[in-house]
Amino acid sequence: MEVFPSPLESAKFIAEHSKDVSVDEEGARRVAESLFDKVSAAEFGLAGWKSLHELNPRAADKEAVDWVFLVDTLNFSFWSEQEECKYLVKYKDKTYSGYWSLCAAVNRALDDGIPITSASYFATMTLDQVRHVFRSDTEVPLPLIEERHRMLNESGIVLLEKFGGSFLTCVKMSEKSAQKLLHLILENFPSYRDEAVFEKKKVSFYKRAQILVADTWSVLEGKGDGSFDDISSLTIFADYRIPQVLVHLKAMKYSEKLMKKLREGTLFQSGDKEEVEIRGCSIWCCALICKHLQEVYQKKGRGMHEKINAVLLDYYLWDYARDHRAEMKDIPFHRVRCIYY
Ligand SMILES: Nc1nc2c(c(CN[C@H]3C=C[C@H](O)[C@@H]3O)cn2[C@@H]2O[C@H](COP(=O)(O)O)[C@@H](O)[C@H]2O)c(=O)[nH]1
Repeated sequence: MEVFPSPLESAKFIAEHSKDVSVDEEGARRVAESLFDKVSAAEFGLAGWKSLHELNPRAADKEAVDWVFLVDTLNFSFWSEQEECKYLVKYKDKTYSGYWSLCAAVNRALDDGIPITSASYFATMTLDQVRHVFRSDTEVPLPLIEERHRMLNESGIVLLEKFGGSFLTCVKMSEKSAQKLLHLILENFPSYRDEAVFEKKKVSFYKRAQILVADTWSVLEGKGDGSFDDISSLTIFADYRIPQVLVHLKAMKYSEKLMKKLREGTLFQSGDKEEVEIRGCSIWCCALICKHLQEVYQKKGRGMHEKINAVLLDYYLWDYARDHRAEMKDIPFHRVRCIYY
């Protein structure tokens, strides 16, 4: 059986050896204290996944779980070289960018009668069909469309051969354990193995695998097959937005050398030392914010264990980054063109 390193242990190791990225413990504590009043609000809770986001499924059934699987299989690399010309999708009179443009294209296909979330369909999709489903409403196409085609065919075949054609079968096999589901995903779907080597040690982030578990928990509303009792064991999802917001909130810092490279729009490769430090320190920084939040609630005598975990913190910070684009414009995000985030 293959050994999958723990993203949290990887993050601790990376943060301890990082040269160009540092976690500011005091800054993390300040962020936790600033979130204290928000934790009990709707946008911090599990219900926010549906109530705040009109493109997410309303249902909690097999089709909704298969929607999550398809979207998270393609949930990567939406950034464009020039901010002003990027992939956009118009859906129901609204124009969506970034991650939401992917969701809009999926919902547009479903409305057009294309069974895009069915494994029997995407297992044998042609490249032209993928290009059609994910067509852009600008001149800029969805990045990495060939990789997306390959991954759709590959994961569709696995779902058909091993899980009766639905990711819900995989969820049921996890017996309400987030960690078991995470490992089933890593064992069966190679494109989710988001790993690197850092200081000669194999480290992991598993961004899409962990967000797939989290979004499954969310779409099933934490009930039934989705009532994972160990959901708090997940880390945040190391994408290219969370680091940006952590630096903006002064919980994490970049060296002058790295900041200069980021400002110049340097294209990093997946696994580069700076990229691994940015992602690992982001995970470790959020683990500290979670810890501090728990402590603040303990002190106030209010047990909020079920309300505070890395998943809900991540969703909140990611939505915050989306809603505060203007204030964050001076903090560059790191550019990597890859299938992992
Ligand atoms: N850490 C983290 N990364 C996330 C998400 C999501 C979508 N989840 C939402 C859906 C329902 C929930 O309520 C969440 O709000 C996408 N991404 C990543 O962001 C990047 C795209 O950014 P932009 O170009 O600005 O759209 C890209 O790497 C993508 O993989 C998240 O939640 N956490």
